[in-house]
Amino acid sequence: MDQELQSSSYHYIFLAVILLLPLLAAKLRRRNRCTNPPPGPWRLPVIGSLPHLVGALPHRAMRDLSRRHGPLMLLRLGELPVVVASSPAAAREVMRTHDAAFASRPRTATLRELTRDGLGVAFAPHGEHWRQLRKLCVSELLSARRVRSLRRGREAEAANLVASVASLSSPSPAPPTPPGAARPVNVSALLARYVTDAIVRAVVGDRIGDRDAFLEKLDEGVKVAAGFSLADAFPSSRLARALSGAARRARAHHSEMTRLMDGVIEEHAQRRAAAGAGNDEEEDLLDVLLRVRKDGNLQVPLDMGTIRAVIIDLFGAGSETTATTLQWAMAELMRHPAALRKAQAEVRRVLAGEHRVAEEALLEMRYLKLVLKETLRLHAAVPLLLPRECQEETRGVLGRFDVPGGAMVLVNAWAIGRDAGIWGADAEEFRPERFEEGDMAGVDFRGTDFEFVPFGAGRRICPGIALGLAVMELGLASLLFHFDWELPGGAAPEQLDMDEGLGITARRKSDLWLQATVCVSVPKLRHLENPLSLYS
Ligand code: HEM
Repeated sequence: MDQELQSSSYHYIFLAVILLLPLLAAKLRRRNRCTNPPPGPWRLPVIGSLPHLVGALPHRAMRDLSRRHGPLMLLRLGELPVVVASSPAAAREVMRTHDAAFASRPRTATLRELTRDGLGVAFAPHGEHWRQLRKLCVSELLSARRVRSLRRGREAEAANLVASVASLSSPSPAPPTPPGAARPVNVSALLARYVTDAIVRAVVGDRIGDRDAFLEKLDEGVKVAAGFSLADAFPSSRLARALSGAARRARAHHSEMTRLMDGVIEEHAQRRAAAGAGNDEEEDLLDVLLRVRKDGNLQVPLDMGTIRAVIIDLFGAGSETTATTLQWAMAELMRHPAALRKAQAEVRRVLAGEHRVAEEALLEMRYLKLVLKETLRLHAAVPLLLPRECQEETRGVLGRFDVPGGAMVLVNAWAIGRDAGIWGADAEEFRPERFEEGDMAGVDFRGTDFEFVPFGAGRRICPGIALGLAVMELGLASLLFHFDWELPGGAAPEQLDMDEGLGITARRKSDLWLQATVCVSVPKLRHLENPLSLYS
């Protein structure tokens, strides 16, 4: 009997092992996952790779690390694995070969607070909500046709920009500027205001009442969204959540932004009611969103929380990036007088006999476009692109590496744009002509050439390229057409400070001050607001 029992027990154990074998094997496979993670620098317990990033701008520190550890590198920021792609081949893996696996965005504690009652496009996880809103952006809100239809507002803002420069730089009778000399103007501040006004006008059709408060909040929002907090690095730790003020700040920011946005939407409704129904050509982006909401033909609910979030995305993603690029373009031209003269000669030749820059003329400004292209190469405004998230473990990246599920994935567009192995020995030089000669002629930023990805690529590529370029080309052409430019106090070009400041965008560390002399007269505007308020 005992023997019988024993033999039947063995029988059952044997059966159980046979049945459980596939499960055990799967578990072992899971445990052995990421047998070949990308290489990376040494790490400390708890804080991981953070010491390698202290004291330098993240895109520069990551470029230096990738030179030692390779084009696909694994870092650990606290608990969070972070994979960084730093070569065209690695960028292609992330944004083309495995684009679907890496198409989501991380939902950090801070971002969850910022998007509490509505997700827009930029931070939405890969899924139906994002797909529908993205389609709306590409086909309706930011399409080439829509961007063209918003031309008049942009031209009005460009006219305001040149009128502000003329008014602020008119010779001062008082010291410290010598009598009769043009006063230096803060070109950074003027361009930032021009770009935000042009984007705000595209989105809501006009300036907004509480504009300065709104712009301040928007700037704060970009900083809060970009910040990497203690709670984001240690998502499983209650202590980190308690100690980190980021989520609290994000919550406060969210309530204030909601209040301001409701004011903007209300103002817009009143303007529309006063003007009567507009035609399609005059629709701004908020009109389009409200029309689509009314028609109800989007497959995800377009409630007011979502509309607010989309508008905030358009302001947030569009303003700082475009302004930063324009500021660098002006700075690079001041450092390279031959390129400045060439761009200026082209603009004045194309516009000979005109008194202002109309957008049609931009089509003929070939060199101006190269100047902006070269600026985007050297100064990718979002140097690490927007972070992506690896949705599930992905094997065989770059042929051999496993990227762990849940990892944050960054593409160092800034490092790729300056790589001497790709761009040649003069990779760090500003030379717009490189795009019309040799191997790099025709390399473009629209997501097919992985040597040059300032707007990203793949499913998440920036949908605002056409609007961004329109605003930049018009702004730059207007400054070059109306004014001659010099560095204040006769400083030499190589004295111009080109340092970058800290932030999600690679903005200039210090404001760009220049002296402008009117060359082609500037039309007087009846409604020019007090330009001095810029400096207050
Ligand atoms: C020089 C100007 C600009 C630059 C350099 C730029 C750059 C970028 C980059 C690098 C990304 C992330 C791409 C990725 O993850 O692969 C992005 C996303 C985005 N950009 Fe832009 N951008 C610019 C202008 C604009 C403008 C004018 C708008 C609209 C007003 C805009 C709207 C967006 C949106 C909505 C996203 C999120 C797309 C998504 O997640 O699906 N951008 N941009």
